[in-house]
Amino acid sequence: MCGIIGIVATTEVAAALYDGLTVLQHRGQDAAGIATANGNQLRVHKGNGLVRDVFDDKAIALLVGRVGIGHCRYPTAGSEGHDEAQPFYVNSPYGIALAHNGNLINTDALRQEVFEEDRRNINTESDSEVLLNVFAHELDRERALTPEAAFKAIEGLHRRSTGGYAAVATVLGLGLVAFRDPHGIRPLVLGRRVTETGTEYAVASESVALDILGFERLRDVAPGEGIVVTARGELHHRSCAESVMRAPCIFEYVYFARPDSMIEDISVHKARMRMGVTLGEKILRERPDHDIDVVIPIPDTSRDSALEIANVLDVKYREGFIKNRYVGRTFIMAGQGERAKSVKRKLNPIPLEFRGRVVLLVDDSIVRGTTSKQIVQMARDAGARKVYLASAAPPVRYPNIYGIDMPSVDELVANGRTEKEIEQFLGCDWLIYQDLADLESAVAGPKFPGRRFDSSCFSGEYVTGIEPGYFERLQQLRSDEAKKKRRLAS
Ligand SMILES: O=P(O)(O)OC[C@H]1O[C@H](OP(=O)(O)OP(=O)(O)O)[C@H](O)[C@@H]1O
Ligand SMILES: NC(=O)CC[C@H](N)C(=O)O
Ligand SMILES: [Mg+2]
Repeated sequence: MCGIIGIVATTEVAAALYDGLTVLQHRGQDAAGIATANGNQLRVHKGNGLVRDVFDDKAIALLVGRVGIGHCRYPTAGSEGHDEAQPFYVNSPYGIALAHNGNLINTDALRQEVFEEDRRNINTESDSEVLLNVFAHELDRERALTPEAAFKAIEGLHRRSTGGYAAVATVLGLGLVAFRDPHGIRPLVLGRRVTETGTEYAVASESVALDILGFERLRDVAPGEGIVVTARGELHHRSCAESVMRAPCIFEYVYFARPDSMIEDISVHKARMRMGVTLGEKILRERPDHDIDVVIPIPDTSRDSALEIANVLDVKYREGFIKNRYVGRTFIMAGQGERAKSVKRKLNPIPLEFRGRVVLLVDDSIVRGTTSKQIVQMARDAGARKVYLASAAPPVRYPNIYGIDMPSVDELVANGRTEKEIEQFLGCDWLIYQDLADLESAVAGPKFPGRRFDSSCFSGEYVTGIEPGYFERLQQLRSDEAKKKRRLAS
């Protein structure tokens, strides 16, 4: 997953983009970048690392302009290298920089089409560079540089692109452009700030970025919608897709997003609390006479659900693991070796919360099993009498192809295993998963009963459809093994 942000302000935007990226950091830790537009000049600064490592005061001072975009990256295509950090830039037409969250699934065909028919060069393996060139080509077909021309270009882009994509772009001479795929798989929210010098607009992956910058959250960008904010601060928007079918990614609510964000008018925090309630009720149904002494979350993301499970079970909730706040999220690290090493560096038990007790550990999800296998052992070493494990999401059995880097079924701990076999593999005394129907209704909540989500990594049903052979190609390109080989070769 990546974080994106775009702002049109009445004063310089670089510092605000930087601040916005720091609260989107949990969406991507590999690279960061900002592009600003100043008259007929685009300035771009990007590189590998965390937002705070990529920029210093001098870099921010050089990013002149009142229109700009920012990105923090968690790669799902190409390499982790500097060349594929975003925003990407093309000088024609006009000069465009673009930042993308998501993953295209027709990248190979599009890449060929862009080269052979649009006669444009793609210099990297990134799907986002392809997306930018499709947009640029479509914009080039229009006669004038107007908001309507940008909407027509987005229409053309939607016709040609398949997958998950939310994107922000600066177009020199026009302003800020933003759009979201026709299924609304990846999130994007629109905000407004009224200042003494005029009205300003921002779009961002998560509303938390708007909050900290003092923008009021107006609404989500609709699936298939295009947004243009001109450099003078006029907002234009219209639907740019022939047909739309709202199916936001459920994994945003499970793991990715910050709990203090609102996505599609649903509070992530509340969704996670409701996940805890439904899972707690399932535990009670399956073991009405359970012997659980204490519920312990595996920090950070599972905390909201774990607290509600404890409430439903009417047992104590304890913070039994202390998290090293200087270690990032392990799931979005690039290689399995690094992920596995980081769990121990990241989480350390407080033995007195475990000694002699039957503990229920709670995680938001179990994907590769990297975290839970080690944590179960840590709980035992800390003296737990029995270790149970509950997952607020169902077993992840299928690849995610819309912007979360879990492309290879072989790496998923639930692949080819029954729940009993997973329990044995993780070494716990009891393993319990949320049911998918419960997860979906917990996220939809009372406001949107029956809402549809992209739950493909749990169900194997992909809202965009899949070309034959796609998964095999993906596995070859993006398995941990393939990535390791690429890193060694570069
Ligand atoms: O089964 P796995 O492959 O280990 O993946 C799942 C784990 O990874 C994530 O934690 P992460 O450390 O990334 O972030 P968090 O601090 O937000 O929980 C997630 O919250 C689970 O704990
Ligand atoms: N996680 C994402 O949103 C990734 C964006 C894009 N596919 C990349 O790899 O850079
Ligand atoms: Mg976690």
